[in-house]
Amino acid sequence: MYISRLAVDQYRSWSSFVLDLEPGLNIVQGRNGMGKTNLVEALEVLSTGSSHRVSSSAPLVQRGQSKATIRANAQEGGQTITYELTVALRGANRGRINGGPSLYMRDLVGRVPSVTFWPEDQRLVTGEPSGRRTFLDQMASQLDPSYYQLRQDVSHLAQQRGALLKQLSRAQEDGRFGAGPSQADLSTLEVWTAQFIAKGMELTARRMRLLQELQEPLESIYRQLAGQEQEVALVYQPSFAEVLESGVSQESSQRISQHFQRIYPGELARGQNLIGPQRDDFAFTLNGMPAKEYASNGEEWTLALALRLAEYQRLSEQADSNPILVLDDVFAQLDEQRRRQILQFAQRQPQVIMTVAALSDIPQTDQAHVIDLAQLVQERAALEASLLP
Ligand SMILES: Nc1ncnc2c1ncn2[C@@H]1O[C@H](COP(=O)(O)OP(=O)(O)OP(=O)(O)O)[C@@H](O)[C@H]1O
Repeated sequence: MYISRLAVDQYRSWSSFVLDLEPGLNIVQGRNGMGKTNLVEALEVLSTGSSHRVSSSAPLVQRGQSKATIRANAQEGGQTITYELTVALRGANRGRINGGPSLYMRDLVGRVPSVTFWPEDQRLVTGEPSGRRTFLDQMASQLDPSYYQLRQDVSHLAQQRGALLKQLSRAQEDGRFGAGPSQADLSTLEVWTAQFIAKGMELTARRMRLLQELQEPLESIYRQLAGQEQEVALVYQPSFAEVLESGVSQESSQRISQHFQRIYPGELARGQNLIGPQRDDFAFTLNGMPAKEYASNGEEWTLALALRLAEYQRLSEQADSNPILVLDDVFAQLDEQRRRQILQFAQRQPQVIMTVAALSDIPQTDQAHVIDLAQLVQERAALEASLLP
């Protein structure tokens, strides 16, 4: 599969824009702030249902507008399939395939598989856990859309449970409880806790499995990139640590439930969830040492790049159609040898979209479809002006 056209309306800085693409290597060139990342981020949102840059949909919609639209024409087996996603400022995002009936995001996720290496990916090694959770969630959703729904369910339960804890906490502060919280509130909390444990354990187990599957490709790609024997490992750090020992089982469920009982006074005092998959994390180790604390700047880069390429390899093996590889403005940060290595790799893939501020960052562009964004914007504006009555 390859994307022949990516079109956006009212998406971030773009009122309306159409980008025609070819199989093989596409290079989108434009000055800083032109909107290159916005375009490839639109593809990320269509593929995974989320953006690595923001946790809500609002920033994706152009300022002053109420919705954004992302459309991709995919060429598959001689046919064109149009995937469309409407991102709403408020409310649920909706999709369509070939202009058909309205679909939930879970029905669209993974249909146009893609993997992007972003300039900020170095933070996957050193940054906040939320970035690593987004990485796992986006990849798992593309591999299996039922994961996307599970992730939504867990977040919904965490929100509901958190809101009830906050309410109970406020009531306690105000002295409204008298003899304690009402039986009805406690029963509701119990029901949500039980559901949260069941779905949360499943989510934890699926993330752990995914991380295990990435281990081998990550190690082998890291060795190729670093050019030396190094031991790289990924270590999952679940909040429901019980799943590490007993898997998804009755025993884990009981032990997590007991854990919740122990921390209940703390949850009540703070009015929030203290444990759950929304606090999971994973870490990289390099030769047995935590990379977050010990890796050099270059090693962090290589680890992040190797992780993305491992994700790409894993998706290529399992997805129904080959994923599109996106390299967003990463060349400026790579040394000459790595630029050549990545370019050679990119030239062998079914479809790659690379964004760059300066063409001079790319060692060789003769085999690529080069798109000059500024020129394209100018041509389109001139065409529109000529069509005006
Ligand atoms: N919701 C939004 N509405 C309008 N404009 C937005 C919105 N979100 C982001 N922008 C604008 O998009 C522009 C940045 O676009 P983008 O990050 O795609 O640039 P870029 O070409 O990748 O730049 P660089 O080479 O510097 O990374 C900024 O000018 C920003 O103000």
